[in-house]
Amino acid sequence: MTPVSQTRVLRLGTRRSALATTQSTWVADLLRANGSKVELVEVTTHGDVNRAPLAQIGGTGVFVSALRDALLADAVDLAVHSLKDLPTAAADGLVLGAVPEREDPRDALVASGGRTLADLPAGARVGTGSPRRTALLRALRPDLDVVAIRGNVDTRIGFVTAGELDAVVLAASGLARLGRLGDVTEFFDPTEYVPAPGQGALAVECRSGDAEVLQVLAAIDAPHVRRAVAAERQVLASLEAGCSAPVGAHAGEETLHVAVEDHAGVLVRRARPFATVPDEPSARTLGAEIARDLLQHELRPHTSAARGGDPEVTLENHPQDRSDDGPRPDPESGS
Ligand SMILES: NCc1[nH]cc(CCC(=O)O)c1CC(=O)O
Repeated sequence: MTPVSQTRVLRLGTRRSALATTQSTWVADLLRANGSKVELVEVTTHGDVNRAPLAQIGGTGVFVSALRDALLADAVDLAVHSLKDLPTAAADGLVLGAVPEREDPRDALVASGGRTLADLPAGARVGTGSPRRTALLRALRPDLDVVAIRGNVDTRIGFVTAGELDAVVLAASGLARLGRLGDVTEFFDPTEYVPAPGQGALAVECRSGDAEVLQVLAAIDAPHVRRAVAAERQVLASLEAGCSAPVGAHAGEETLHVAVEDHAGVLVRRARPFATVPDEPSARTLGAEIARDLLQHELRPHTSAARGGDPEVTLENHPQDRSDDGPRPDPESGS
C-alpha cells in the first residue's frame, strides 16, 4: 500500500489578488521542485471584498485572518503571507513553517519622466498609503506633497501614468513579482529609506501539528532570512507598534537599521552591527535591545498612546504631542 505521504496533495490557500497568487504560485513551484504535490485553493478575505479604508475594517490583519481560519478549519494545509503583513504575535495552533529566500527588500520610486526623488520639484505630489513611507518622505523631502492612496500595484502606478501624481513609492519585491521592475525610476537605499520589517520576505504558515507539512517546509526555509526578519520583527514587537505604525527595520548582511517616527513627527534612527549575530534568538535579543534603547532615550512610537500604552510617560516626554496623532488612515497593506 502507498504511504499517505506519497499521495497527499497539499492544499495551499491563497488570496485572489495578482500579488498573492504570484507569491503562492512561487511557493507552490518551490515545493513541487522538492517533490511535493500542491494545489492552490482560493480563500476570499474581508479585505479583498471591502473597499473601506483598511484601518476601518481592522487593518492589515484582515488579509491574514481568513487564511489562518482556513488553516485551522483544515480547509487548507499551507498559507503564504507577505511577512510584513503578518502580526508579530504568533497564532494559536499555527507555526511559521518556512521563510523562503527573500525578494528585494527595498522600497522603490515610480515617477513620471524617469525622475528620482532628488529630481522632483518642491510641491510634487507623491502617493503612498503607508505611514512609514510617509514619514521617510517627510524626513528626506519635507517640501513634497505626500498624498494618501490605496489600491493594488497596478492602481498605484496608474496614478502616475494618468498624471494625477508625480510619483508613488512601492515595494520593489511586489513590483519584481508582478514583472513591473521596468517602471522603477529609483531604488531607495535601505540604510536610509528603511524598509518595513520583513519586507520582501514570505511567510509560509501551517498547523503546528502537521508533521508532514512541517518536514516539507523545512526544505524551503532560508535560515539567514529567518535570522534577519527575526531581528526586524522583534524591533516592531518590542516597540509595541501595530502594523500601521511608522517603523522601519532592515537587517542587511552587515548592519541592522531602524527608523521610527516619534510623537512630534521627527524621524529617529538606530544602526547596530548584524554580521556577527549568530542565530534567531540572538537576532531577537538585538531587536529588543534597540527597541528598549529607543523607548528609553528617544520618543515612543506614536501608536503607543493610541493603544493605551503608558500615557504618563508619553505626556511627560512629549508635551508637544499633537492632538492629531492618532492611528494613520491607511496601513501599509493596501494591496
Ligand atoms: N502594501 C501592501 C503590500 N504587502 C506586501 C507587499 C509586497 C512587498 C513585500 O513582499 O513585502 C505589498 C506591496 C507594497 O508594499 O508595495
